[in-house]
Amino acid sequence: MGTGSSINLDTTSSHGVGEDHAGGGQLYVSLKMENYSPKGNLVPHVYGSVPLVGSWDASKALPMERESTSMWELSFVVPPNHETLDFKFLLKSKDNNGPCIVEEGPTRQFMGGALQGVARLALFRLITDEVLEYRVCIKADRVSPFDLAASWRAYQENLEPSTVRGIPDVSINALPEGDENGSSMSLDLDLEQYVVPTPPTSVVYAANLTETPRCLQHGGGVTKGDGSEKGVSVSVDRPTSIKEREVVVLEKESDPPKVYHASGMVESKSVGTFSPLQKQDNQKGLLVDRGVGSSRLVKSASATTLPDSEAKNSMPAAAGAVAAAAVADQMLGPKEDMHLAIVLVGLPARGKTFTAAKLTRYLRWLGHDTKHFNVGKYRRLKHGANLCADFFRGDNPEGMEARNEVAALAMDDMIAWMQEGGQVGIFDATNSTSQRRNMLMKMAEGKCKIIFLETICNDPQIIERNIRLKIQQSPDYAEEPDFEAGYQDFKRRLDNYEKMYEPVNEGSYIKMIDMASGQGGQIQVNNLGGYLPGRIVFFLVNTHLTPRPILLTRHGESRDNVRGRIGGDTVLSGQGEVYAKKLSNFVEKRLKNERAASIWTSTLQRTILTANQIVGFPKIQWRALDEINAGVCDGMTYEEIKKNMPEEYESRKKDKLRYRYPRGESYLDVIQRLEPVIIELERQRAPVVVVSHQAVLRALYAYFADRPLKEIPHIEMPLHTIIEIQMGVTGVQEKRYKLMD
Ligand SMILES: Nc1ncnc2c1ncn2[C@@H]1O[C@H](COP(=O)(O)OP(=O)(O)O)[C@@H](O)[C@H]1O
Ligand SMILES: O=P(O)(O)OC[C@H]1O[C@@](CO)(OP(=O)(O)O)[C@@H](O)[C@@H]1O
Repeated sequence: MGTGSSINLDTTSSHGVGEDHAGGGQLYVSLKMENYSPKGNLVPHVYGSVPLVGSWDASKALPMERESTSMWELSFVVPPNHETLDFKFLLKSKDNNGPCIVEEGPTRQFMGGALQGVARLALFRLITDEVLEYRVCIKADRVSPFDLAASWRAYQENLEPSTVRGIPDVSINALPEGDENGSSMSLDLDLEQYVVPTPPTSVVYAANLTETPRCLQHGGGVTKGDGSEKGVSVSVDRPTSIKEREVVVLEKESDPPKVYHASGMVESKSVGTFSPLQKQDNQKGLLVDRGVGSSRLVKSASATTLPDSEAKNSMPAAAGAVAAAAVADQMLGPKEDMHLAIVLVGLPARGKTFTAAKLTRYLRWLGHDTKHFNVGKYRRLKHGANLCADFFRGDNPEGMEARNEVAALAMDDMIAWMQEGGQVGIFDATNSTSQRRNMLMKMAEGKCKIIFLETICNDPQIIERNIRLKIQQSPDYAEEPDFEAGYQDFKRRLDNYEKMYEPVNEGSYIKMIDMASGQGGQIQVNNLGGYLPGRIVFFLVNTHLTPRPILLTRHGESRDNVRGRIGGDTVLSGQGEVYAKKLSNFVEKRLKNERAASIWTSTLQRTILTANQIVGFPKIQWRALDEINAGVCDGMTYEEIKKNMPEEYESRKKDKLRYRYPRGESYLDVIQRLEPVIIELERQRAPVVVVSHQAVLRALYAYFADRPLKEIPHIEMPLHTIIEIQMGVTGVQEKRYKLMD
């Protein structure tokens, strides 16, 4: 990856207006209206010829939602049995009170997925004869779930077509005949009655979860403790649609960046571009992945250098790609590249701590020993949390010295931790001048490889929102009762930083530009190589802040669950079938306002049958979501394994994370194959319901809940319960619903 290569990410499945979309499957329609500011309670709506958009009944028209201040949006899926879709825009109140103004001109029409005609303006004639005119943008996207599936196949063989029962990989249940409006009308489910407490988790400002400064722990000038938290309340926007993104690759350090545009989403295919296997001439070296929590590769059982006892019970320390990269890199890479420092750069309130925390969570989950060092935490410990904006002035020599000092202390700690075996250190501070970055590079010389990760945001609205979040969340303002005073102080601090700011132009770097805008964004990559930087770039390209829920549930109880047999591919028990019905009602109610959600199952019957009754959303089968493969133990009870294979039973009990069933999988293997699922869950902007299995859901849940690897095999994952993960601008929150005992 990186040097010398160019990327064109124009792999989107989106098609512009007027293209031919003939060819089966459902149609994703995205409609936008620009510059509409509400007139009284009139909101733009869409109605048309299919039941989904009201069957020409204006009272059942679908309301458009405000996507940004001036843009209104509506997207929905037209089932495959509707070859023609006629529709119009109209203005009316959501509760059908008052006037209903249908747009002028002929009916708009999609035929076989292609838009007929090119009317880009919607004209509304008011009773007063005044004409309102708005630009509209209409896009249709044929069968994006197939593209989704195909893109994953391209780089990971986990998603294979299910040949077993003749069920296609992607399917959608139409609404039942004679019930074209869906049954939600008659559904009087109160979802709140099913809510059960979540395991103790709370929203904690990410910086508080970072490493506790070692060098300041024992009386090193500490003036004040850290860890204060404030409640967070934010408004949750509607998911926005996917916009433009660019990826830029610099050929040589001195070259100007090349920008490659991608209309629509950045597809997963882009991972191929960042091939970890290419070693370019001017690449500075490879990074070492030593696998899970181990300071070296654990040798195989046959290795003679291991003591007998160790050899006998040795289990792989890492699995799949992580292990392969570890071996290759350890043999090829220079010593200092065995440790990687990701050094954040950016003005305050640009998402540095947020990004650092998210990256830490991802890398740890993948099995890389990773720590997040937050210089702000060091500053607060050494100088207290109540420093005013003047402390951050560029012409305040004491302030400058104090800030450099705490940065150096944090860097010292990070390097010391790496020398004890730590692999990836994430160094979180503004690091906004080249002088500061030079200091860090000098300290890192011969000890670790530095990659700068700069977050740039040019959207004043996002900056404003971030500043407000900062005042609510940051321990710096925990003792400031007056929000306005805190706000003004933070703005002055920001001004001080802006005067001194020098964008990164040196060394290896990744620049994230406007990635939080919802309008796509740009990632620039310079002088980067190796397995881990490749993974990091790919992860960052796919993450975003669009709020949406992810619902995780095990399948309904299976016949094998009743018999206590593991694995297998049996159908549901009676109780399991009841759950399938309840789940479908739940999803119908919970996602009734969502038009682009999707349902993911494994390729095993028990999950497919559990999702079977959910109507109106595309269903995607992932082999990666299949249950842990119990190999020779598949179909046995735990008692039978204990009796007939006591050594296997004991080995698993000793180290359930690393234990691999003979001819089957370990939890580590499961985590490796789930990586594309995690990336896809990060990339999706619409809600997703994942119906899967105990071991797989433990691994997925651990990622979102930031649970350590060693706990994964022991996480409680009850049947007949839905875990709702809410992704949003403040991170991840959780809610649980227990539909039955
Ligand atoms: N790439 C990004 N650009 C802009 N804002 C972001 C980005 N990533 C996250 N955010 C938002 O920025 C808010 C403040 O982020 P924070 O990490 O505390 O800022 P910083 O560490 O830069 O001062 C987060 O709550 C999040 O909503
Ligand atoms: O790792 P442990 O705790 O054995 O849990 C995984 C097991 O859970 C089971 C049920 O016992 O999963 P599921 O029924 O959810 O598909 C087994 O099939 C699977 O082997």
